[in-house]
Amino acid sequence: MLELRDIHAGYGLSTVLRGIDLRVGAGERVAILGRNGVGKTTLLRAIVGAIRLQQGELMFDGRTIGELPTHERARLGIAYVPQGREIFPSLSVLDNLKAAAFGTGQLDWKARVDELFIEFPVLAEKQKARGASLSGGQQQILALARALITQPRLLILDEPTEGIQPSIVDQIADTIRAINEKRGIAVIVVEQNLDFVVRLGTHAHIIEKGAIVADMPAADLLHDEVQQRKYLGV
Ligand SMILES: Nc1ncnc2c1ncn2[C@@H]1O[C@H](COP(=O)(O)OP(=O)(O)OP(=O)(O)O)[C@@H](O)[C@H]1O
Repeated sequence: MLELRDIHAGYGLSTVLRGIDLRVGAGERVAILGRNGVGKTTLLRAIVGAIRLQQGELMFDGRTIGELPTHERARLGIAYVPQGREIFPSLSVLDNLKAAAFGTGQLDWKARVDELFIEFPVLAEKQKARGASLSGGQQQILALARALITQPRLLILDEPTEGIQPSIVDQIADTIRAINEKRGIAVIVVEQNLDFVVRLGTHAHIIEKGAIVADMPAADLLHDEVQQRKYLGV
């Protein structure tokens, strides 16, 4: 479904990604791990089109998308929840969902919102509350629902556990896993929290010096302190 071949990207004249190769199949779940500053967020930005590729090929469903603007990639089915979630803090939960639906031209937004309210009852309860008044976990659920309203086929999440109470982290992992399993939406997640990644049940790809240097089931990494020190610096 998604294929990156020899991707180079960065900021201005600096190159952060130096030859990323990655394939994500339809309905697959993958995690991107690595030390701070190795380019995990930069990789997600390159996939969604927030930064330009310097070199390499990006394919989605067999089509080259590396030159397409972000909104066209979204229309093809790529949804992105950035680090910090970026919900609208002063808008209500309902208006946050509406804004996401209008942004991608979803005409049947009301039916979609009703479905999401059934799936995530906390959002129905809090539909009139301002985004800023939600807890970190509730904001993450809202961010997921905003992404789902566009009916994506690939969901890209940057550090979904950031700012979330440890007791809620498992719930967020289970929610993302259910989204993947029930809807068949492929998931790429960048995370620092290894327990979360293991709970999500993903394959882990490790980035170092702008390239993917290893991949393994995340559960294997959990019990391997040598690899954890080597790749994650923990
Ligand atoms: N907007 C930007 N302009 C210039 N350099 C940037 C910008 N954003 C990130 N960088 C640099 O690119 C490199 C990779 O950053 P990136 O945020 O992708 O790393 P990361 O692996 O996601 O790190 P973290 O785990 O800390 O979020 C870093 O050296 C960073 O300083």
